[in-house]
Amino acid sequence: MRVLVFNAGSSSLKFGVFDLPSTALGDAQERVRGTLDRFGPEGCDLKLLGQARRRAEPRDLAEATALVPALLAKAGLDGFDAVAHRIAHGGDRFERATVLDDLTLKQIRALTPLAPLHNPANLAAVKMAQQLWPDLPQWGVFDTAFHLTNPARATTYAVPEAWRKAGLRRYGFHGTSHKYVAQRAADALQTPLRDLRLVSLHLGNGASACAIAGGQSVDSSMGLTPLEGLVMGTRSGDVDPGLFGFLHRQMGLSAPEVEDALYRDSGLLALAGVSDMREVEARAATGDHAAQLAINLYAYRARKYVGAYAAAMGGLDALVFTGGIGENSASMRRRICDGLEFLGLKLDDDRNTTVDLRGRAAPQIQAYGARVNVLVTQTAEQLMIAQEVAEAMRAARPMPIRRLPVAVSARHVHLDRAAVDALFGPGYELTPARPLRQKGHWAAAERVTLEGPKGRLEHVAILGPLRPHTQVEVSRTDSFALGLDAPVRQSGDISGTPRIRLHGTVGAYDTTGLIVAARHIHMSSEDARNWGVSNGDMVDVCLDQTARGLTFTHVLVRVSDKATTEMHIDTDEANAAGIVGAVEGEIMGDVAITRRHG
Ligand SMILES: Nc1ncnc2c1ncn2[C@@H]1O[C@H](COP(=O)(O)OP(=O)(O)O)[C@@H](O)[C@H]1O
Ligand SMILES: CC(=O)OP(=O)(O)O
Ligand SMILES: [Mg+2]
Repeated sequence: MRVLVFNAGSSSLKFGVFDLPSTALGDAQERVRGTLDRFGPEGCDLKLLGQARRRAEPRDLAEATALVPALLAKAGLDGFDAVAHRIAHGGDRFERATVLDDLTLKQIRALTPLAPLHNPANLAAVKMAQQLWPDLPQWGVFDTAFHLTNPARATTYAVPEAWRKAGLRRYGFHGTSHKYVAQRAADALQTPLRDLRLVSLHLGNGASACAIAGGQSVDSSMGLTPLEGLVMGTRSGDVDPGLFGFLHRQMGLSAPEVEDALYRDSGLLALAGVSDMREVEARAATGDHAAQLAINLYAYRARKYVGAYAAAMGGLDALVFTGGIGENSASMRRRICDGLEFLGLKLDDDRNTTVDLRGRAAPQIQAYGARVNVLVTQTAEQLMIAQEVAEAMRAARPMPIRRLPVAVSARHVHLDRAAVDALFGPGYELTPARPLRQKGHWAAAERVTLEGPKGRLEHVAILGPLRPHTQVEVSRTDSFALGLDAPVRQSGDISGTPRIRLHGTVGAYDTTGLIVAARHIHMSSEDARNWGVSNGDMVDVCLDQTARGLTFTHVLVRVSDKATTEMHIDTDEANAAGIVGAVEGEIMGDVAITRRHG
């Protein structure tokens, strides 16, 4: 499934093309990543992944959006299945990826006054895409969706009931980004999200802090609109609402005039004369006091939110930096973290200044032994948007029925050359007696005896062809009979396995390689494709046709072009399930979910 993604921000247009597995969440392949920013009368910067930044003609977001089709054509990218759009404000109506039809677009348009820098740009991209690709579904993914889990105490303003009834409440934005970096941090820390209290700082042109406890957003610094909270490029962030009356009385400004200035003429631009943090930092470095104050204020506000959210969550396990400033400005990260030592948060200067984010890395930059982890990671809004849309498109389709034969592997051995020589005589060739279902595999006419400290098992099958290493596969019950502690392993994983003695017609052979084979599925590439399963997945298989019906979890899938689809279990497992004769099993549920928990 190929998804084209538009992410129109307040100062940039980002776009991406992703190829996603069509039947389950797998690894998305990013075909192109483009950013157009730093718009001005002379054009903008254009950055395509893998290419140097260069100048381009678009002077604003609308012109940038119009240039995207030509950039895609030049990259040879077409054949999209859907176009996905970041929509900043979705109110409380849009909880997940949603098809943008006349009705939903009308609802989004109605929210435009609450995100005047964003929703119009988002909608312009939708309109252009509708004209260019009239037959493709257009999807929206909403910044606000992730924060819909915020509790009432975080979303409610203490204002008259009539206002609240009219829809005045806190929403929060950048949700797609906060959700992504939280997951990314959990992965990097190898800790389940449910066990983490995180603060995510998305510091781009727009900036917000998000408190994430147990994987859910519990508070966000942005409110009814993307004006509240942190200092931003051209937005004020928190102000005293008393300023409306003050400015009206003192300067005769109307509410819309004040609001417009808070969106467009405030923030870094108001304090330092420029809205782009790179330029603010450059000015500050030359001794410009206004720029220095801007940086100080920016860091101070962010630091206060980190402290507030640590208090809101009753503690903090990790702080995550993302967005253009969070990803790139080591000095801003330093300033924000300075003074948070009382929380157990301390940066390592060397780590902080040598952050390398290539390949979607999420380096940790806290000092050794610090209680709070600090991470930096690139946000991946486009990737998240593509994945959410692909998931929604998949959910809209019926799930394929995934039934497969279940074969019971009785105890057997795979021999190497040295074993055959020792057991049956030098140069001896085994006699293929019976073909197995997997192409090229057979059971030999010859048999061996297994001997352990406690007992022997006779007439044990030999499966060909020869292997580079001898491997002896028994059930757990067999291993008790032998008096050996055979570990449960996938075939081929025989390091450190116990020694066992084999007897053949001419001699004995001592070897390591005794295992209880972990249950697994051999799967043809075609079935894997149709079923949305990938090599290495762990799935659940339900055996519902047997008297003792059983669901096996942790079943490893091994995909190969040569494989015939078939699940292999051992005799203990077969007995537990009450298998008599040929049976089938069914791969259960959403493989993607099984995989995440696998
Ligand atoms: N190397 C850098 N040092 C400091 N700030 C940077 C650097 N690179 C980008 N930024 C800042 O990141 C901000 C843009 O962030 P980005 O996330 O791309 O914006 P948007 O909110 O439009 O998505 C700008 O303020 C820019 O100056
Ligand atoms: C909501 C918001 O502020 O978005 P951006 O950072 O893209 O401007
Ligand atoms: Mg952004």
